[in-house]
Amino acid sequence: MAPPGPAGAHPTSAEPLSRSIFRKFLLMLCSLLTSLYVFYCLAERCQTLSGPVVGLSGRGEEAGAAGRGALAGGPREPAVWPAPAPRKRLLQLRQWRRRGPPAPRGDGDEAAWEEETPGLAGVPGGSGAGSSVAEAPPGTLALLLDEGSKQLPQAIIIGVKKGGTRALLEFLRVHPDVRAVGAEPHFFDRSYDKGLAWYRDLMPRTLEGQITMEKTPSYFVTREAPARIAAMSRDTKLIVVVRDPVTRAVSDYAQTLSKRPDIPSFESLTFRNRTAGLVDTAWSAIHIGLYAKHLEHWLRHFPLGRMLFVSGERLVRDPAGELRRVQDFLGLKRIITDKHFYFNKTKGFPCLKKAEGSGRPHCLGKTKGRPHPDIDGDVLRRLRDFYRPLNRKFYQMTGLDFGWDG
Ligand SMILES: Nc1ncnc2c1ncn2[C@@H]1O[C@H](COP(=O)(O)OS(=O)(=O)O)[C@@H](OP(=O)(O)O)[C@H]1O
Repeated sequence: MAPPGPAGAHPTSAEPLSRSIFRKFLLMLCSLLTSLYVFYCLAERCQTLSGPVVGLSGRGEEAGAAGRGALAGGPREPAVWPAPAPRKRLLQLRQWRRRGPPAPRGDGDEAAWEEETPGLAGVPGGSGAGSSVAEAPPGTLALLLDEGSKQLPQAIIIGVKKGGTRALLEFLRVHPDVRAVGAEPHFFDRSYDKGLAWYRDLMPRTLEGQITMEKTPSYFVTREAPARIAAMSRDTKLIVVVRDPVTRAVSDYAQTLSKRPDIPSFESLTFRNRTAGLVDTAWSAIHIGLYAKHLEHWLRHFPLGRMLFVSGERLVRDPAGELRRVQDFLGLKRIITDKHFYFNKTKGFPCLKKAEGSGRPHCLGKTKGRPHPDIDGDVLRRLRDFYRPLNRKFYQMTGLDFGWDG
């Protein structure tokens, strides 16, 4: 009898049987691989294959995309961007799906900020980072999981108004271990009577190791805020973005002017008596800049080590440098570096090469970095003279020279 040849070369009667076994084997192998893939997705590790997205409204997609694209005009070839950590993506998905309790509206500018980033409107938890459904990661089964929990913030950006607080929060959100509520909660100044459970409910869900944050710049000048935050936790980390109080006052005035063009001139609001050179410290635009005075209240409830002072000027000049300090203060790995920023000439400010959750270049909206009105040079000089001793005191208290007085 001739020896059997190589498979296929000499067909035998047993061949149909082995073919069917082979087919069954292939089928089993496919099922096994599919099951493995499903488990892999459940573990939130599948990032590369696309899958259907269930229960997500198309609104967020378009709005988020539009909101992010508006002022961007980013670099042609943004540098490689690290993908958000899988667990963070899971939280994002969950946020897209679920409507949390509506966060109170912020002050005028922040409300406008929400309008400029319409993604926020449909984003529960106020993420508002322009997250797009089209970019939602796959692993749909993960949507069914219900992980993470809402925590009271461990760190709060407490001020100052017009200091650059939005820029700092938006930059920080790029960090996979930072979860922040997008809108300003105004809990410790306006809604304290609603209770801590209400406040916690505004927060996004976090997993272990992630920091919950919020920003409400008016806290810094709210007399009750230090005691209230200390009552929540004396371990709360407090971040204050400060800016030259004169420029800050003009910025504050520019914001009001943009909403009420009929307000009196900056010059007339600045002085109680211009001839006598009496500055009106009751005018909020001036009052907020009395940093040393406000800081005294905070130091009655928190040690200086619990506070970090960020230079609003350096945040524009060297965002990565300031973000390094902030990440260190928060005990975070230094993930946000200069690779994350580019300078947008049209905007005149640093912008993100890829915003959190969207993957697109992102500049802040038009209410951030708006043109300032021309102010009489003499008034500005007198205001500088007024603030100089207070600034010096602030430098002494913080041990930092912000260089506002030349
Ligand atoms: N990257 C980037 N892009 C745009 N704007 C930036 C940025 N970094 C800091 N700033 C400055 O932020 C100022 C607004 O500060 P806030 O976000 O704290 O304002 S608010 O209190 O929340 O209304 C805003 O003030 P104005 O320039 O006076 O509009 C900016 O100067």
